[in-house]
Amino acid sequence: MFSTAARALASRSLPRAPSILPPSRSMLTVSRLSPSVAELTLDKAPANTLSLEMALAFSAAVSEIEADPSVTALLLRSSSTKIFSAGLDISEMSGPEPARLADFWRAIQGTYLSLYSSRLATVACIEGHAPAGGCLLSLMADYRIMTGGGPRIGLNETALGIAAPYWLKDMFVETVGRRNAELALLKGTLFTGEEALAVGLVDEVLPLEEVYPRAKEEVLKLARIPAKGRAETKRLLRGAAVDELLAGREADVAWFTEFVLEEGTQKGIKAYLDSLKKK
Ligand SMILES: CCCC/C=C/CC(=O)SCCNC(=O)CCNC(=O)[C@H](O)C(C)(C)COP(=O)(O)OP(=O)(O)OC[C@H]1O[C@@H](n2cnc3c(N)ncnc32)[C@H](O)[C@@H]1OP(=O)(O)O
Repeated sequence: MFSTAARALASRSLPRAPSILPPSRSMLTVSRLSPSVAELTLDKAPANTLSLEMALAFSAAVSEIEADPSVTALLLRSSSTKIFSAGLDISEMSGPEPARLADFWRAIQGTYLSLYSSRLATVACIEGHAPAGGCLLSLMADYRIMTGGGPRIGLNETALGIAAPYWLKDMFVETVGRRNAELALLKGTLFTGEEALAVGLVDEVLPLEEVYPRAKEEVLKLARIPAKGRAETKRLLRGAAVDELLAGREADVAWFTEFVLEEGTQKGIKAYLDSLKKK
C-alpha cells in the first residue's frame, strides 16, 4: 500500500535540487530528437563526473525539459563512447570543506529526485563505463541499453571504502533483486553489459554502433505511450521511495557527511583518488 504522503506526491510537483550556484550549461547539452523527445548529453570531459556544479546543472536541465509540456520523453547519453559517467567526483569527497560537502550531497540527492520522479519516459544510452554514480544516473531511467564487451556498470562503492546511500541501494535492490544486490554491493562488483543483462541491471546489450540508434528507436516508441497514464503509473511505482528521501533529506546529508569526514574514510578516498591519477 502507498502512504498518504506518497499519494499526495502524485498530485504535486516535486521539489528540485537547491539553487546553490547558477547551473553551468557547458557540462551538458540539451537537444530535440523529435518535437516530443529531448536528448540530454553529459559533456564534461574527461569522465562526466558528478561535481557539485555538474549535479546542479543536471537537475536544472531535467527540470527545464520537464517544464515544456510538449516534451514527453528523454534520452540520456554521454558525449563520450568510452565513459557514460565515472560517478561522483571523488575530489569533492577528498579533504572537503564541510559546508560544500553537505551542498554536494544535496545536489546529488537532487539528481535522483529530478530524474527518478520525472513524468517523462526515460531511456539511458550507456555506451561506456558507468560505475557508482554513473550507474545511479542510468538506474533512474525507465529503460537501459548498454554496449557489450568492454564497459562496466555497477555499484563499486565498497571498493573505495564507502557505502551506497540507502535510496541508491534500494533502487538497485528493486532492479536486480535482493540476492543479486547483496552479492554485488558487498563485493563492489562492476558488470560487463552481458553480466548486467543477466542480473537485470540493463534491459538490452548491443554492439557499440547499435546502442545509440536502438536507444533512439526505444525512446521515440515510449514517447507514443499516452503520457498521463504512464506518468501516474510511474509515480505509483516510485512515489514512496522518493517521498522517503524527501522526508529524511537532511538526515541523509548528516549520514553522508559524517561517514565521509571520518579519518579512515578520508584515507581510503585519498588512496583511491591517488591510484586513479597514477594510472
Ligand atoms: C558514503 C558515501 C556514498 C557516496 C557514493 C559514491 C558513489 C560514487 O560515484 S564514488 C565514485 C566511484 N567512481 C569510480 O570508482 C570510477 C573511477 N574511475 C574509473 O574507474 C575510470 O576512470 C573509468 C573506468 C571510469 C574510465 O577509465 P579510463 O582509463 O578511460 O579513464 P581514466 O584515465 O581513469 O580517467 C580520466 C580522468 O578522469 C579522472 N577520474 C575518473 N573517475 C573519476 C572520479 N570518479 N572522480 C574524479 N576523477 C575521476 C581520472 O583521474 C583521470 O584524470 P586525469 O586525466 O587527470 O588523470
